[in-house]
Amino acid sequence: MSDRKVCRWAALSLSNIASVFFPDLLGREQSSFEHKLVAVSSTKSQDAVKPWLNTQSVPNAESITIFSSWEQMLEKGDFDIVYISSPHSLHFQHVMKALSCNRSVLVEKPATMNAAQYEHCIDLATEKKLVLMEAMWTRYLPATQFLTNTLLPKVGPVRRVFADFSFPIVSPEMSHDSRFLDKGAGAGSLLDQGCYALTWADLALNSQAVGETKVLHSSSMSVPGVPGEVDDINTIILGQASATGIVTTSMTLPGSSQVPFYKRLQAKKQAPSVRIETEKATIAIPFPPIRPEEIQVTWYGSAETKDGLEVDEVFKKPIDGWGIWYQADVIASSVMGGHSEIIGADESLRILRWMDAARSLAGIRYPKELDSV
Ligand SMILES: NC(=O)C1=CN([C@@H]2O[C@H](COP(=O)(O)OP(=O)(O)OC[C@H]3O[C@@H](n4cnc5c(N)ncnc54)[C@H](OP(=O)(O)O)[C@@H]3O)[C@@H](O)[C@H]2O)C=CC1
Ligand SMILES: O=C1OC[C@@H](O)[C@H](O)[C@H]1O
Repeated sequence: MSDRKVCRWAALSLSNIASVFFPDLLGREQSSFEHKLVAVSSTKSQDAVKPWLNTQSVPNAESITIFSSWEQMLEKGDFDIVYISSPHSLHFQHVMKALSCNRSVLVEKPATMNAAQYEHCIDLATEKKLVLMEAMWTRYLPATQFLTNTLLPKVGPVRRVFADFSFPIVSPEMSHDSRFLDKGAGAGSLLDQGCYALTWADLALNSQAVGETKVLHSSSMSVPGVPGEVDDINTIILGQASATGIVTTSMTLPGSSQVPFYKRLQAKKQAPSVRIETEKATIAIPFPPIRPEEIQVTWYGSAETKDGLEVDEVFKKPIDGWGIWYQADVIASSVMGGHSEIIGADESLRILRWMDAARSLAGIRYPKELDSV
């Protein structure tokens, strides 16, 4: 019997990612907590929710409280943290309601549609002494922690970073009602994939306190043949005093869109998704940049090399499970420890502000109500 503290979760929407998150989290032996799913809210019918719980092989599914209204679950449910994985066009509304019901929140990425909305969420969470965290889960993986804590302090100033997150999500058969193509659901490669590529650029460019990093350029090409100018191939140039970042995304390139969606994340790609070039080394992060399990380093001009020639090194950082659970331990530790904090606030706001600037320069627009605060 585990003597770990129990952390009770509520799921606001039984989304695709919730069907990844909870099986990855529940019953995780390596976790510092015993995570339990105790409440769910869904627009699905009650008859559809129970099979969902069973297919996710959720333990004690019969004891889970099923709410047909997310508002009621937030008002009446008995849980420690709510995981919000509705379409990102609804995150602001759902997070603000959760906070006003004194709930601590893990909200899927991107936290909101723009920085102003998240600033409102942060203000309310702070006022109510709650815990709020954006589920940018990649930051909490072993490889990312190794990069941040061990590698970057050793490699000298970062001079240039290339960060890409592209893979063919959109196929000719995809319905235009899909959240990937429906502007009313916040569709677009920048908000969906760009937050990951920009996170890697942030990890590299802001690992050393060198002043503000600005968006200097942003251009975008839309998904062909889809109404509403859904952004697809995006190119963003970031600049700071002595370093630059080139960030790219696409949800149609490269590769075949024939295989099922999530299988494409397992595709082997020659080129790394991220390349960080510093004065002493080049660090490469392989595809998919959402969950790398190794970091490749080419050392040059430092103690690690023999007579100055480049020397390659690979650091294996295996992930236990899919890996989306690591962040859950971070927020659980804060909530169950009785703290109140906005975990990763600075980083989340930096990325959201970059995406705001990139949208403005590239002319990526959404229906007004999605951006309202
Ligand atoms: N961290 C990661 O690796 C990933 C994160 N994501 C993020 O998670 C979020 C969801 O993505 P994904 O799982 O693909 O989305 P899905 O389209 O699979 O699920 C979205 C869910 O939101 C709920 N929903 C839709 N409309 C409403 C509404 N009007 N009111 C209340 N609930 C609603 C529905 O849940 P129900 O049917 O139960 O009502 C729906 O299933 C996005 O923000 C995305 O960026 C997505 C994929 C991976
Ligand atoms: O967050 C994500 O991770 C990868 C894909 O599942 C999806 O495009 C994106 O939402």
